[in-house]
Amino acid sequence: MQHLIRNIIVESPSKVGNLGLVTSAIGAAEGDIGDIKLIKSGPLTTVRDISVTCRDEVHLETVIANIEAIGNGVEIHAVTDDVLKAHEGGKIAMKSTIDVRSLGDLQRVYTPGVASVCLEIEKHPEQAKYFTSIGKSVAIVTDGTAILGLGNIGSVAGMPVMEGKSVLLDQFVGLSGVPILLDTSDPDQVVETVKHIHQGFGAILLEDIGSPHCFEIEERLKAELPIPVMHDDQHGTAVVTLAAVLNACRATGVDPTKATVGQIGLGAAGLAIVRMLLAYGVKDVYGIDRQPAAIERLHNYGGKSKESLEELMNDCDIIIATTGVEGLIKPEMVRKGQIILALSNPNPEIQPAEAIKAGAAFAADGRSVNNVVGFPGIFRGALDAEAKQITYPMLIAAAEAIVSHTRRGELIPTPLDPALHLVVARAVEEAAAKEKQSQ
Ligand SMILES: NC(=O)C1=CN([C@@H]2O[C@H](COP(=O)(O)OP(=O)(O)OC[C@H]3O[C@@H](n4cnc5c(N)ncnc54)[C@H](O)[C@@H]3O)[C@@H](O)[C@H]2O)C=CC1
Ligand SMILES: CC(=O)C(=O)O
Ligand SMILES: [Mg+2]
Repeated sequence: MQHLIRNIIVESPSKVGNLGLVTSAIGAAEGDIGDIKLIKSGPLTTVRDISVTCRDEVHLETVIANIEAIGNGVEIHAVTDDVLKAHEGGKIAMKSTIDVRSLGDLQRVYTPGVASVCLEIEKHPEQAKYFTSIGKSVAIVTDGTAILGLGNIGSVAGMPVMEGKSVLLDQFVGLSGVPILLDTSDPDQVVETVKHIHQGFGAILLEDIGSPHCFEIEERLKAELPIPVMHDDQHGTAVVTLAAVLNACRATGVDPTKATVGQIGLGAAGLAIVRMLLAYGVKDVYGIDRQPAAIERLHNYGGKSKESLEELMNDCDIIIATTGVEGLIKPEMVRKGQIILALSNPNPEIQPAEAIKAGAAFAADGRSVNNVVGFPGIFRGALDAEAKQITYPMLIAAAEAIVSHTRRGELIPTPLDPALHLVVARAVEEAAAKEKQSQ
């Protein structure tokens, strides 16, 4: 049964007969050729995208080896799949919102007309929010040190994640997310850089910045900038996790404030989840981490520690894991009736189906309990409220809005429901307005 479809991007000298050599090489290896698309036809070389169906990865390797064996300038540029194909050319672009079709348009949009708008903003800086896109733009800042659970792979390798966040901000709440790829992780340099560029943005979303330096960076930026700053891996994740915990407790008839929660991994996501649960009123929050400094931070925030993973798994009703370590939780560690949220991406600490089979009452992974359920609405609400900061009351309002929008039987709503982000945004805006009034 043939089922692995790949697109092989082949460059060959622009000479009649070369395509025949390539297709013969694929055919000789029993690859099944589908579409052939001409990508570039130059005087020297020609590039084609050839869709080939293979039996499996080993068969694909044979097809590739046969093409490579042709030599004479025939080269494979890339072998892509659906996911890679969706990323060709990137996922975002800066586009204009206004058409330029006449000289009048040109003079309004650009010079000389634009000068009067510049002078208006110079005289009244607050007008920038009406006459520019600044108030709808969010800088998505990463240093590439904790890209998903892939580790320190660098900012450029993390760009597809940042572009992904930008797509979600645009499509879910109409904000423009602009990736900013830093080549430093030094807190002084990160803070300095973000401070120098912040004027062009309404808010700053810190993404996939590893711990512990993420804590200092976020705290300093929050204190020093007049616009909302939020590290999504910390607080976006904590909001959505709190919502999932509240929903699971509601479904199982457990009082969340009386439940015993165990957090595995106390990095950016884990420590923020602990802080959020404590702020909500959960009394017994335990944690473990392989780094003593992370345990110390847990204690400083009022969390308690356990000696081992086994002890934590044995003693807690609700387990949350954000370690980035696939398969860390073994089925034999799962206690009957437990709620298990194994949130690491791209692969969880235990697959939900495996946890349920081992006796868990509820189980989910980072695909469903994901900060995408929260961050678009949180940023939209904060910007709509013209809030200077994203505070705990705003975050808890976001979590409660997610809970209110969850249908019976769901652990967390789907992020594909546009009404969800609207509900979160309104709750955050209202919480921000209440805070302003009480100041
Ligand atoms: N579902 C979601 O929305 C989100 C999921 N995540 C996932 O959580 C994971 C961690 O992300 P961050 O917190 O940003 O990274 P991080 O690097 O800040 O934290 C990871 C923590 O786990 C600890 N750890 C690693 N292996 C461990 C082990 N065997 N036992 C105990 N502790 C261990 C590390 O010492 C570190 O403190 C990633 O896989 C990421 O994809 C992060 C943010 C959002
Ligand atoms: C979802 C996300 O932000 C992460 O896994 O890092
Ligand atoms: Mg992240």
